[in-house]
Amino acid sequence: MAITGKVALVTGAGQGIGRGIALRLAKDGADIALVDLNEDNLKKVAEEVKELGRKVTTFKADVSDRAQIYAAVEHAETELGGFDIMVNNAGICQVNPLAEVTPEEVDKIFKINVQGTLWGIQAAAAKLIKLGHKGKIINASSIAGHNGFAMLGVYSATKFAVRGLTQAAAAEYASQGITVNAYCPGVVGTSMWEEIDQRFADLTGAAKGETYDKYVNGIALGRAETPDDVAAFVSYLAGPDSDYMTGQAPLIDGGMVYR
Ligand SMILES: NC(=O)C1=CN([C@@H]2O[C@H](COP(=O)(O)OP(=O)(O)OC[C@H]3O[C@@H](n4cnc5c(N)ncnc54)[C@H](O)[C@@H]3O)[C@@H](O)[C@H]2O)C=CC1
Ligand SMILES: CC(=O)C(C)=O
Repeated sequence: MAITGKVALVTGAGQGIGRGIALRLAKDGADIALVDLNEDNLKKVAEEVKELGRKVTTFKADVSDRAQIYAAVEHAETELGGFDIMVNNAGICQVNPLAEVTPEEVDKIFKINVQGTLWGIQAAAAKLIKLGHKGKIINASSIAGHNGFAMLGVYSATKFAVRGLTQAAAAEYASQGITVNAYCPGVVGTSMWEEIDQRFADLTGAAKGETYDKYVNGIALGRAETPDDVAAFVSYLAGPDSDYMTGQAPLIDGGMVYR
């Protein structure tokens, strides 16, 4: 119960990795603010957090809208009585060869994955500085933030950008006792990968499941990653054991990309 009594906000918490992180941080003792676009999913995850005996609140917000993220942080503090940990997890993926990418697609994914992370960093840091105590900001990057992957080029660019923001924010906020780190998962079996696999099938004629299996077969530890695998590392980043770490974006991918 390393973070008992702390308040953690998780974006993209309605499903997948965000849900896994929210439940893990609740098990670690934190009260949780769940943020997502999908209100039905937020309600379901809120029930799961309650069953773990923690306080929980939900807030529907689009992370690409700066005002909505500031409002989400305000809501978390008002409803849960504090604010300590921000997990900027929400993100989308796109699969397209670079030659086919449109300006509209680039605008959309950069608004969510990059601006969404930036607004989350800003809103969390402003709140922590106002409250006058230290805190943790944790961002979702990816193996695609360390390597550019074919057909995932623009997505990769957004996840490289998240690492850049993480490093700059770590340097800017260290003197205020705020650490900023990122997590870089590999192939996690969530809806996002179902969509990636389907899109590869549509574009290349690969059979359904073939692309996912190909990626999973390349994992040294021999299995796909689960949201719990990612959440275990985020638990470390959210807790006191990582107090001397900032500006980092470690890979937690079962052995895919080595740095
Ligand atoms: N699934 C994977 O293999 C990997 C995922 N990641 C990253 O982890 C994060 C979570 O991914 P998954 O759980 O797999 O995705 P997912 O697609 O299963 O879930 C994403 C959640 O974010 C929410 N969301 C999407 N856009 C939003 C917005 N504009 N505002 C608020 N909420 C929004 C969705 O409603 C959904 O609940 C993403 O940033 C993703 O890029 C990184 C590496 C690997
Ligand atoms: C979705 C994602 O980040 C990859 C490359 O698996």
